[in-house]
Amino acid sequence: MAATKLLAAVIDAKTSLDGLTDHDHGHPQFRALDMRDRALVRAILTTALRFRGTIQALIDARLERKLPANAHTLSHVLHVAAAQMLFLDVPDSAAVDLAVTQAKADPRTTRFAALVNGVLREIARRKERALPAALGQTDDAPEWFVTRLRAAYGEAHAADILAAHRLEAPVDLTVKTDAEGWAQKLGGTLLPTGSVRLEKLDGPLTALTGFDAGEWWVQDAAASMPARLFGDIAGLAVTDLCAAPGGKTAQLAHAGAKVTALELSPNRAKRLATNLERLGLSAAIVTDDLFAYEPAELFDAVLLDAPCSSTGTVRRHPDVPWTKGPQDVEKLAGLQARMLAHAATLVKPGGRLVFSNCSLDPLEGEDVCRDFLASHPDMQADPILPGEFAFADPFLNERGELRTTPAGMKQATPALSGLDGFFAARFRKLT
Ligand SMILES: C[S@@+](CC[C@H](N)C(=O)[O-])C[C@H]1O[C@@H](n2cnc3c(N)ncnc32)[C@H](O)[C@@H]1O
Repeated sequence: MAATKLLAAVIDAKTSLDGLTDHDHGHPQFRALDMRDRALVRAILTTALRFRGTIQALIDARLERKLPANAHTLSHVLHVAAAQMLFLDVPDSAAVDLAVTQAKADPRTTRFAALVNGVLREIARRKERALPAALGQTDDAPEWFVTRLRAAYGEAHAADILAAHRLEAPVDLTVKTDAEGWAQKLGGTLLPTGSVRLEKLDGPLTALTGFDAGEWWVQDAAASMPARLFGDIAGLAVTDLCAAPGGKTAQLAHAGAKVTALELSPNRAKRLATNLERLGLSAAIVTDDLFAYEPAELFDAVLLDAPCSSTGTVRRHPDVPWTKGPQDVEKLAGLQARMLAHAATLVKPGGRLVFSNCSLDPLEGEDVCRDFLASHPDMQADPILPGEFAFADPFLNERGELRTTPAGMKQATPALSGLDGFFAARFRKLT
């Protein structure tokens, strides 16, 4: 029941899955569940969204006529049941029975109860042959998203990115010291970027060795790169303008900088403070809008890790392509341009500015930087040079910008491979 309601909220109302499944502020039907059922509902939803195209193809194949366009609830009931039968360890009969009961209980779907039963039983009966075929025929992504990926990366790279989106992302940790030792202690893999990668968690993250002692924090390997592009920042005055939850603030503080972390949202600023406290790291936290922020002195280094469409994080957030659209990409690119222009005013002459975000769309990355340079004669590109940082080398474009996609960083197995899509560029203010 809850899974169908939440899927409707994601698909029809474009609400983010993280918000809906927040333990304190999430959807009331989600919060009414016990912890085990919450975990199951989240697993059903991430699966239903990750494989939405495949599931739709299998449903369509069992229907004589397409469902009416307004049959939203019926469609969600079918998707939730099919996700369980096809990808999760739920007995087919249990998933079908529950879907039929649900269809009967809702006046919008009650007359389709027999159809639900028939379609789902057929999907179950044929799944061994039909599932691989359907996986091969669909992209499991909405058309707008596939079109933009192909335009930006070409057919082959876009296909690799879409294939990576079908896998759950591993958990990456940034460790303070002795990455090799921590990889061994936690049964993880040491990545070429220096992060420690755990294929998956068997229990709560907070129960892992080193959590309470603040020895590491969760941060995707790609997300760990932008803050390192300043080089040696020990003793420098650095500001992190969009700071929470604080993965990059923690890196800057750990590197010995005097950090001012700015964050608009008071709740997120609190989370940032809690995270830094656990890690035993310190930064001056300012809760303010960066457009209103007027520091007493300019900074040696400014990091702008701007809000974005988050299309680089689809492996972790499979709702993103279904809740966002091209209009969001455009709107956010405009916001980033304004933020970057403001960030530049906070840099000392001779100081550095790094702009980053986790979008795969060039409109929010490469294009923002091109326009910024064209309209800011006091700022120049400060290309990341090959060999300057070993971790960045495989991901540099011809302008010395960092561009990662989930298709990158191939490791021993697909489950251990990939990284978030990220963009980062470095600038210097002329003296
Ligand atoms: C992509 S997240 C930053 C992630 C963070 N840098 C990290 O590594 O953990 C963007 C953050 O910017 C904050 N933000 C959005 N608009 C802002 C503004 N105008 N001024 C300051 N912070 C803002 C959001 O609340 C959000 O926490």
